[in-house]
Amino acid sequence: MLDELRTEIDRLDEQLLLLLSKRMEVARRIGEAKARGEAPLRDEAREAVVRGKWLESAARLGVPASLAEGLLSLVLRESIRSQLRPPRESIAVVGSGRMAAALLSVLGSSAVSTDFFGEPGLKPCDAFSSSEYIIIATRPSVLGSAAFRESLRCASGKVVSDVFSAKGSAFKELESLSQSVGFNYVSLHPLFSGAVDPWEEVMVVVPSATSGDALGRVVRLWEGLGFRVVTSDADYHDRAMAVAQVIHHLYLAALMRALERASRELGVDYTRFVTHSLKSTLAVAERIMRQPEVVREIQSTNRYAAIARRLGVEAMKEAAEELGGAS
Ligand SMILES: O=C(O)C(=O)C[C@]1(C(=O)O)C=C[C@@H](O)C=C1
Repeated sequence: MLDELRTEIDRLDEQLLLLLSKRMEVARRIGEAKARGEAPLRDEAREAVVRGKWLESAARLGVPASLAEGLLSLVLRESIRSQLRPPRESIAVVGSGRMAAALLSVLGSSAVSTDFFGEPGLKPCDAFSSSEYIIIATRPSVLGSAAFRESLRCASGKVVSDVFSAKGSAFKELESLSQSVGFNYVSLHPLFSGAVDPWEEVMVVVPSATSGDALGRVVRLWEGLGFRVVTSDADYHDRAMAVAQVIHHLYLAALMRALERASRELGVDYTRFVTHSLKSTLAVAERIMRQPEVVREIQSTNRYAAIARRLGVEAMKEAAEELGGAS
């Protein structure tokens, strides 16, 4: 009896895998058609339709929704992976921090690395001259460096992006440099750092007065690598990041302090009592607070940061009142 049932399972698994391989082949062909028509790789409206159909059929067939959701997410991720388009452009990534490393890893062999600090294997001007697309993945303070401005001359006629987390004055400065030097400037803000799986990540693309045709090329490049691309003007980006980044970091910084102080005042070692949910919050907080200079830079360069902090503090006070007051 058991043997028969297991034989039946083996037969069904084979059918499942056969159907999966057929589906993957169709996804690959869709990928080729999209590449010919330069259509975006990811189609979230279509994904929503597919998800709806899966959940409907799953409910009808008695398959748990969580299993269907989990399986579909793996299947879609594999579809996207099979449709990826490595960049055709030659790219220079400037910088040696976490962001530069993350970009170099997703760009693979299309990109070379250079920097203004230490002893770069490849000098910035040489890297710029031999590349079509230059991505400045350093801190914004690089704009104050005479060597940086000098080497930007070698970027004339190229496409240049930065990845600064606030656009404000750095964006204006690069926009005006793009006009004087003669390059196409398209700003970026990757909403990630460290190891990335593009499937999960968003690349914000911010056009400038000199973007021209380069805007479409830059959008296609990041879409082709599997990122979700969000296009925004510089000011809207900064207001949105004041909400999404400034308040988030403020609360995490405050949380770390509050835990310290409260455990001192109440005379406990809370670290032995960390709940499952606090554990995941602390993992995020510690990761972010390990880069205090990045946190400070985001708070000081976003011109909407003070408004966001004021609203953040007000909300904290109100929430404390609602929960019974603070004494
Ligand atoms: O329909 C498409 O455009 C596909 O590429 C196929 C598919 C899928 O696997 O169902 C994969 C990726 C898209 O984001 C949407 C759907």
